[in-house]
Amino acid sequence: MLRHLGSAASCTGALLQAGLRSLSTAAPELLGRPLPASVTIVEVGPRDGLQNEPEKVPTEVKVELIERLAAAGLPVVESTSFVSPKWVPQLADAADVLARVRQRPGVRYTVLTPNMKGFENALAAGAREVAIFTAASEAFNRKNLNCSVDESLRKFDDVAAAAKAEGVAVRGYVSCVVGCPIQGEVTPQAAAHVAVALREMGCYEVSMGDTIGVGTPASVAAMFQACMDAGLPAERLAAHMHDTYGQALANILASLQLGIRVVDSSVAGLGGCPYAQGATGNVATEDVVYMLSGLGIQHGVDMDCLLDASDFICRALGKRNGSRAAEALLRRRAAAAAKAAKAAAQQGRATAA
Ligand SMILES: CC(C)(COP(=O)([O-])OP(=O)([O-])OC[C@H]1O[C@@H](n2cnc3c(N)ncnc32)[C@H](O)[C@@H]1OP(=O)([O-])[O-])[C@@H](O)C(=O)NCCC(=O)NCCSC(=O)C[C@@](C)(O)CC(=O)[O-]
Repeated sequence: MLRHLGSAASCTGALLQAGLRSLSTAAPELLGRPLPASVTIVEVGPRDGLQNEPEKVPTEVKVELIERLAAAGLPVVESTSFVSPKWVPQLADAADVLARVRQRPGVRYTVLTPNMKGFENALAAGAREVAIFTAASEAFNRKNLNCSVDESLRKFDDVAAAAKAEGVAVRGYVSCVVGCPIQGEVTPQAAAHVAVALREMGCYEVSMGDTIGVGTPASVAAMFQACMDAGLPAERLAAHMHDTYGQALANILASLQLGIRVVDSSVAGLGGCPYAQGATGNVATEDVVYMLSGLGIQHGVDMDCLLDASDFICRALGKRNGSRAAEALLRRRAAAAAKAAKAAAQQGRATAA
């Protein structure tokens, strides 16, 4: 049962940085190996997360979630998809969502567009950045986009050209970069081939998706290495890891060690893929923020505000938080609040006596 919590986005104050090392000014490294000084987190929860919810989430909940995530300092919030409502009914309110979000300066509100119809609808709704998506697996692409990988690339060529003419930025996604729910293993070269095609058609960045979360640091590193060997520099790549087998943070760490500086994640670990049965959500944004902070990598996200957003959406959906870091920090927050309330009550009694 969905419950809409109508309160306005607000952050509760002091950062809950328990257990976190403060960000140092020294260049981040791990055991002598350099890590990026800063990482951009692309928040995909409102799209990748909510597209997979069994119940339709009210538009006002989506809008509030997006606003809370932007308020937490996330620089990119993938907000919705202009896909066919027959295929993904959960995001049929895409235009409404985009129209109602109060956009913050400096935040990019991206949307998915599967074809020209989606692009035109997104443009009419005011989108300034779109994402196109295909796969390293033929079988998956047919399920997801109802066409072959080559056909999808041809369709996206038109979208990329139209976006360029309109001055709209285009991000690319490759799904199933290390494994496919239908055809099994995917070679690093197959993933790299599609990534290069997306880059060549004008995507400023290509996000490599382990859609079903089967990757390990070894297979994910091999896949990114193949992309770089094929001529795609680390600055043009992003890691999009699902956590089905609990490998997502390890896979992200391996990606960072290869120089990847953009990480996709989903608040509270929401999500999955409607065309990949059994796949769990993306790595949780809170878990990524916790890890980056501990590594001394700048990310610009206020954990306390992020926890507010995380708690908000879990309560609204009536579901358990999928982030281990959020669960731990929210427990600490509740314990601190209870302690403060007890102390205030004791003081009140002492004053009255
Ligand atoms: C691409 C299609 C449309 C082909 O689907 P199709 O059935 O082949 O399309 P069609 O062109 O034959 O059109 C069928 C109907 O849909 C309409 N239609 C057609 N396009 C649109 C549109 N853009 N917006 C609104 N309506 C649209 C079209 O007008 C028509 O309506 P009708 O005449 O029957 O009334 C369909 O397969 C589709 O929408 N797929 C989207 C699937 C999807 O969203 N998957 C999840 C996102 S990908 C993902 O999650 C992975 C990622 C990115 O996160 C990375 C990772 O983890 O791997």
